[in-house]
Amino acid sequence: MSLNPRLVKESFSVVEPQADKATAYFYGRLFAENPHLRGMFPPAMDVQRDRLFSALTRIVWSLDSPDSLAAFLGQLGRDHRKYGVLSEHYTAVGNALLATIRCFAADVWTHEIEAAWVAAYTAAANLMIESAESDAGTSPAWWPAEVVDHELRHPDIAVVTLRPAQPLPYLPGQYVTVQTARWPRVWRTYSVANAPRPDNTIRLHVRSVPGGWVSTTLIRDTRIGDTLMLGPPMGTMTPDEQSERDVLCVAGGTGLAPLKAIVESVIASGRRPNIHLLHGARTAGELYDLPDLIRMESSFPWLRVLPVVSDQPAYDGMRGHLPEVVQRFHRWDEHDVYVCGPHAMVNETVRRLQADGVPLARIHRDIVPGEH
Ligand SMILES: NC(=O)C1=CN([C@@H]2O[C@H](COP(=O)(O)OP(=O)(O)OC[C@H]3O[C@@H](n4cnc5c(N)ncnc54)[C@H](O)[C@@H]3O)[C@@H](O)[C@H]2O)C=CC1
Repeated sequence: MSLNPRLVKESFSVVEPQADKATAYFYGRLFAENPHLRGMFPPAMDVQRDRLFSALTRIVWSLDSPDSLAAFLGQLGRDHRKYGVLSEHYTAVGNALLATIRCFAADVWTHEIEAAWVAAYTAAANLMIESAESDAGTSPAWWPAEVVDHELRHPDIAVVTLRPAQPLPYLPGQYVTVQTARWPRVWRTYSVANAPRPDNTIRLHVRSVPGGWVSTTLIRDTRIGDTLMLGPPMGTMTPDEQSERDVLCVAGGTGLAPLKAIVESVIASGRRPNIHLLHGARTAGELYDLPDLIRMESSFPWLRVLPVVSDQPAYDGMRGHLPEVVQRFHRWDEHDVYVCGPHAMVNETVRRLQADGVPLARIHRDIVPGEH
């Protein structure tokens, strides 16, 4: 069986515009043929559907970049251990996936396309299974973590500090998934907002999202002493330790979390680059971490923190939309850049920086799935 990325991509592009229907069909088929698997998924499947399709999209479009694909599938395989996924489940998922693609790409379907999908899925599943198996020898499938601090910094934003029962090995900029006792099997992603600490505690920045079960629970119904569950660390937006360049961090709202971890780690590395950290919020009250950032700034003279407010005309400081403010403030074509926040803000910031000559290879961003 040989891989044929072109055939997989061409047929997938026929399915992509029908993503909602295709994922609903996929899960319908999976659960009809394997009713015992339903219990492994959360009661409401909306976020799960989006996740499946975004992971599939990422896999299909990276078929030509074996290294980054293998890294992504390795993380995905390790992460699936927390759901109790076993290697035999991959056959059930593969059958339902193939039936789905065949149904939604029926107009272009051929034996060659079928063979290309079978080969691609088999290779991807094998990578995930191997990574899960080798991880099982060294790491837990998930980490129980005690809430050791809970600060409501704004009616909709909390900073939660956790102490995992065992050290959680992560890199600055990575994210973890979180499950609360109140919502079994519902996992949501949050970036770790600090560089690794000697006491192993980690901080999360949580904003309540309308209808967001986990974020609302973490903000309103979580107390010191509660236990949460954490999945393994994931994500590729980590600092480039070899780089000698100055650093620009552009943070929108709680997208500050991973960038604060990155800034802390650059400071801890002993390097002395100039760091600009722009933190954008809609109102001054949502600059929820300003006192901490100002403390960091006063202890590291090479750091400059710039709060920016977009939706409060009376704000007595820098006002405007982050992408425009970033662009007019300075030229950044010699910097390493890290950007995190709402998708539209990130896309627009990256677009403007590129237009100003910052090479894409120096702009670091991550696609963090789910609500916050
Ligand atoms: N909590 C966490 O650990 C993490 C959160 N994120 C993401 O960060 C985002 C944070 O959202 P909020 O705090 O609600 O941010 P928000 O909606 O309050 O906006 C924050 C800033 O982004 C700007 N902005 C928003 N939409 C924009 C657009 N379309 N064009 C230009 N600028 C725009 C605003 O003007 C403001 O300066 C979420 O999308 C979340 O998924 C990402 C990684 C980690």
